[in-house]
Amino acid sequence: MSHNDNTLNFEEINKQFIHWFCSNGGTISPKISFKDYSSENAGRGVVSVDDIEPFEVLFNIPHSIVLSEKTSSLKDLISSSEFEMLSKINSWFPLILCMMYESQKENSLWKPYFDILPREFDTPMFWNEDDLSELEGTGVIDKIGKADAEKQFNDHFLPIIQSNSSIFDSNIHNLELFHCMGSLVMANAFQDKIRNKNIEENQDKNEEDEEDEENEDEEDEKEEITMMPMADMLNHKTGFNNARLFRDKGLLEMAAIKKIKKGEQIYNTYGELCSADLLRKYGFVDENNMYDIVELNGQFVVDTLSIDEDTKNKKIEMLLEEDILDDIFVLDTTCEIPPELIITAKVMRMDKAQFKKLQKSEKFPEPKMNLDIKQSLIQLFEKRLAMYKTSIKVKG
Ligand SMILES: C[S@@+](CC[C@H](N)C(=O)[O-])C[C@H]1O[C@@H](n2cnc3c(N)ncnc32)[C@H](O)[C@@H]1O
Repeated sequence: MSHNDNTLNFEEINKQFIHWFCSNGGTISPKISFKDYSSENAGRGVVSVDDIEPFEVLFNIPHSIVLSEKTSSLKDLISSSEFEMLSKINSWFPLILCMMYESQKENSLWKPYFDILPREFDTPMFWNEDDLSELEGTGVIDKIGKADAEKQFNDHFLPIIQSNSSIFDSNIHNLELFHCMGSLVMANAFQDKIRNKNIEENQDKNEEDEEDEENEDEEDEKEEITMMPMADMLNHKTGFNNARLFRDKGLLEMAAIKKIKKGEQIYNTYGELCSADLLRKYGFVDENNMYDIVELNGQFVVDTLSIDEDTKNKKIEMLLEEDILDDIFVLDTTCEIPPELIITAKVMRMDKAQFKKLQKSEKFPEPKMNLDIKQSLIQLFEKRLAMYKTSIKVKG
């Protein structure tokens, strides 16, 4: 990613941003600082300049500088029906329109914030055909949605831009700016990720409790999509999350969730994301990602495993009815074969007589491996592997 720093250098942009942040009521711990991680292709990040204890506050964000459709001055300039229409199509669209407006407004409250945000991105949305072909087999290409984004801009944003010519200029508020602000929202926006720090601090809980509390918090919070200056300066590294955004007595605060030694990078978490989602939304992948997955298309699975054309469709019908066969089977890093995949393999590899028996009894086979299923699944995985254009070995 590259930043909008043709006139100002890294340090100067940081200084102006911090000045803006603090003069608007934000506070920043003297134990943290910005650091240029561009040599690691990670842009700007936050580093500890002193040892930090768990739950120490790293910074507070005043609500007044959180950018959303509620705080942007655009809400007073265009009709609420235009916002509502955008919101119905996609809940992220009103914020994207606000950002298109605020980023180009001469005296916007958020000017120093936009100055520190990147303007170029490494996400596949901006890759050329040659580079995209490297993603063959990953399933990412189908999810980029560049053509769809362009259609959404032309169908829904352009009419608002053109009918509000005193606010927007279609030469400036154009498709390129839409892609840029859309990418920023995708990579930087916060969506209902805030939790109550007191709950976390006061108990020694197991994973199950944690999930329950998350659900309770989600019920309390109204889902809102916002840009949080400073909170989005933190990078992510799967398995290394050491800070988190909390709402504490009405304050938004980023706090350490474990001990952070001087010199360590401070990481927020963007979620438990597989490589495909990290790449699509953020433009990077982590080498060791415990949340990585491989998707096996359901149609590909049944086509590969089927041994009898006459009964194939009936088998598929039965498997779908029982929710055993799905659009996608997911293999994760536990390396456990999903039971549904084993049952699907067993059914697809039944001969006519065996399938007749199944139809009569309606009793599906147990998801237990046998030699035949093992061999056919190995063949299936080899075929799936062959769909990738490159391998880790080839790339060295
Ligand atoms: C919320 S922003 C974090 C701040 C960002 N580094 C910056 O310079 O503004 C998210 C973006 O940071 C970059 N990023 C975050 N973690 C990264 C990592 N581990 N490796 C490479 N890039 C990373 C990606 O470009 C991602 O889209």
